[in-house]
Amino acid sequence: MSQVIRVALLGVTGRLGRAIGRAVLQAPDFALTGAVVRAGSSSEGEDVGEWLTGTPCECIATVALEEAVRDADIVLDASLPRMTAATAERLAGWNGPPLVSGVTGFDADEQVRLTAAARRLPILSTGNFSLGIALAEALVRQAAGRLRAHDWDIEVEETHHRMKPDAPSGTALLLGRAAAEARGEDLDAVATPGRHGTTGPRKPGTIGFSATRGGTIIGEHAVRFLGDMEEISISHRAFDRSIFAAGALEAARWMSNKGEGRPAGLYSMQDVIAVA
Ligand SMILES: NC(=O)C1=CN([C@@H]2O[C@H](COP(=O)(O)OP(=O)(O)OC[C@H]3O[C@@H](n4cnc5c(N)ncnc54)[C@H](OP(=O)(O)O)[C@@H]3O)[C@@H](O)[C@H]2O)C=CC1
Ligand SMILES: O=C(O)C1=N[C@H](C(=O)O)C[C@H](O)C1
Repeated sequence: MSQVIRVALLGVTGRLGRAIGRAVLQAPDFALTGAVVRAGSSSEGEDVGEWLTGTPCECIATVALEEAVRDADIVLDASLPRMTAATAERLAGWNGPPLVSGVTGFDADEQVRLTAAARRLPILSTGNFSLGIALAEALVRQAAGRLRAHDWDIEVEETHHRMKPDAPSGTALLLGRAAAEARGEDLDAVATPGRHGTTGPRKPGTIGFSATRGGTIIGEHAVRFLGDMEEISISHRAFDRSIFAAGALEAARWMSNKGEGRPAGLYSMQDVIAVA
């Protein structure tokens, strides 16, 4: 790997991809050397710098993954789940560059494929690149581990813009999983995904999720610990997508490990903040 981290970006035309693309172009220790767009995209063949910042960067958008990653040290992924799973498999098959993915909403099959690819490829996958959320996750783990499980009910709430396709958000799931693991539970066994109708009293030990969609809200999360006559809430609000982009670059720096790289495996933002 070179001193400058050379990035191939997937999903560069999307909301997160545009934010990451601009951050890569502005960071002195990064260079954008590849960008993948969907087959038939009107952006194919365009200089990505030109339409992201108004300044050409000689990175031409392509539909060909192999071409986009040819000179890359890291692949940054802001696409959608099917693209992520397929890309991870192809990169693992080529012994290609590590993958840093912020994509959420994987179904069980896509998650299995991503995990299998990580046996051969270093993959950092996170529902949220924000360093603030990484800290919130650690705080949730600590709180859930210390509070007696059946005295404190846990509810995870999230709000996002009207275009978000998946619910609960990837962040809500990672926060819920942190709480469940701290209690020695498997999230799938204790999660209550939503309530409607005559649901009866709350089942002790469950972790509830609720999602609101509307407007242009970038991302709000709260983990509420509801006890008898008291409440603790750990919450986070994203005011701009640039925070995700900044965290994505931090994750890429960690993955690059000063050019040494990391062994194959599945990493998270907890690995990144452990040394930040
Ligand atoms: N980890 C984090 O911090 C964050 C994660 N996210 C997650 O990132 C993902 C993207 O979110 P967002 O940017 O809002 O979504 P968008 O729909 O705005 O962007 C998705 C991007 O993926 C591209 N894409 C989708 N399918 C393919 C394909 N088969 N081949 C090539 N390109 C493809 C789209 O291309 P086209 O424009 O042509 O459709 C677009 O560029 C979501 O999973 C979201 O939850 C979002 C914000 C922060
Ligand atoms: O789709 C989004 O916009 C976001 N998705 C991520 C998630 O699913 O948690 C992160 C962020 O909240 C924005």
